[in-house]
Amino acid sequence: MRHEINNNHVVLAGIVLTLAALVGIELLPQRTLDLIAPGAADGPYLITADGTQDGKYVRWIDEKQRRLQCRYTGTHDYMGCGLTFVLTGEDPRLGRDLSHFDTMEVDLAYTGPSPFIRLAIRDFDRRFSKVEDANSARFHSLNLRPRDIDGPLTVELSELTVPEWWIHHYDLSREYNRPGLENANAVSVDIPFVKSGEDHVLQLRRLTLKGQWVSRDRVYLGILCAWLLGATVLVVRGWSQLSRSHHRQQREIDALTMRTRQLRLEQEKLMRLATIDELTGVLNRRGLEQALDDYEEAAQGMTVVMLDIDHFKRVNDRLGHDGGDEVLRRVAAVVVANLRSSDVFGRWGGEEFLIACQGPRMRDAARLAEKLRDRIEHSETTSAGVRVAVTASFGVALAPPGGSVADALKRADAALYRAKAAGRNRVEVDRSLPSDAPTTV
Ligand SMILES: Nc1nc2c(ncn2[C@@H]2O[C@H](COP(=O)(O)OP(=O)(O)OP(=O)(O)O)[C@@H](O)[C@H]2O)c(=O)[nH]1
Repeated sequence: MRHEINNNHVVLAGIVLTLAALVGIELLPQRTLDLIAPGAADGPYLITADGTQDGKYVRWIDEKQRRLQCRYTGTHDYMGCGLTFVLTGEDPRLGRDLSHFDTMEVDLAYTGPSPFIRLAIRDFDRRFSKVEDANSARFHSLNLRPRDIDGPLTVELSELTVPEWWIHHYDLSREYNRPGLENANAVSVDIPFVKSGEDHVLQLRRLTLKGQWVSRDRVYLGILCAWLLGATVLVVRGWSQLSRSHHRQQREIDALTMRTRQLRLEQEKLMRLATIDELTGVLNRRGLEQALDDYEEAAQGMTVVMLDIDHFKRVNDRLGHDGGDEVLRRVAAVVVANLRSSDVFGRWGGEEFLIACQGPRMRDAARLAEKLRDRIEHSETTSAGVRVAVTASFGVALAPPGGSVADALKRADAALYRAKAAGRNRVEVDRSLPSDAPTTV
């Protein structure tokens, strides 16, 4: 069984995948970088101020617990003291990309007179940082007050800013002063100002960076792109299906149109055949009757001329049936050649023909009959090389406007009978109705 993939399936699959992606980014474990796991000294790290020279006194109270004591008895105003986690190996230029991290979890303990503890990240920027000057790596810092750190806290990395003193000190162009953690080489926690005679104790319990493996923005952008792509595919697919079905329908319509045309032609041919006399090619009796009906309906009046070949039996006897047929064709051709286009002409039956002329003009009809009689008599009719003398008799009658055609035919037939009786090869006109012309020719 063949399964069609329709648009509903695609949309449903898209919704399921979107939900899976949205749930997935929530369930995906976070990317973490533990600078020190609790209870472990995972360094490398260094104590910012070292030794006891010049009145500086910095020592581990408990190195394993990263508990540090700072005291200053020197002659300067102050000293800095703290812990720096080095993120590079030997080469300070090769830092670590922290731009994928969003937050830093910090767990600190501090006792002493400092109003704040400083959290900082240095980023080695090859455009201006120098190996010989550790401070030239871009400095980002955040000051935490002692009351902020009385428990574990989470710091957004975006809270760390490039301080004014660093910007002034290096006096770089503006774009270099923007925060950037693509190549961080050190993270530090320190007390920047340890004044003479003061005693500070700092313990760092936890320092962990956290971030998403894939940022939410990227996932949303990916989902949006996937939907746009899917929508484009569906539109293109729909368009091509529509176009295919349009072409198929067009072909079917063309085929139907062609078939209809053929059928119409065949129908016309059949209609023609049904009303045409096969032998002579003129209307047959059925065709004549239809034409007479039309004339009668128009109610404009008409004249009918009955034509019968004289002694046709003898023609048949002399020339044979085929010869007789030839004579019938010849007589029909002579009549056709002498009619107007508005006249109706056909074979009424056997050797008898009928002409119907529009309008109630008996004189014209009688003249026409006379002309035809003359033409038939003088026509060159040959059959198998033998010249045949052919004549015909005519009966003419009027069907007045609104009058009965059947009645006119009867009267024309009677006139024809009279023409036969009077010796044939002549025209007889029906005189029973008043007419516009003399009733004899
Ligand atoms: N060859 C041929 N003969 C036909 C056809 N239809 C009728 N006929 C013949 O036409 C002849 C008509 O003969 P009749 O009705 O006696 O009339 P006629 O011999 O023409 O004599 P009149 O009409 O009185 O002048 C018959 O012999 C029919 O067989 C046809 O289609 N072809």
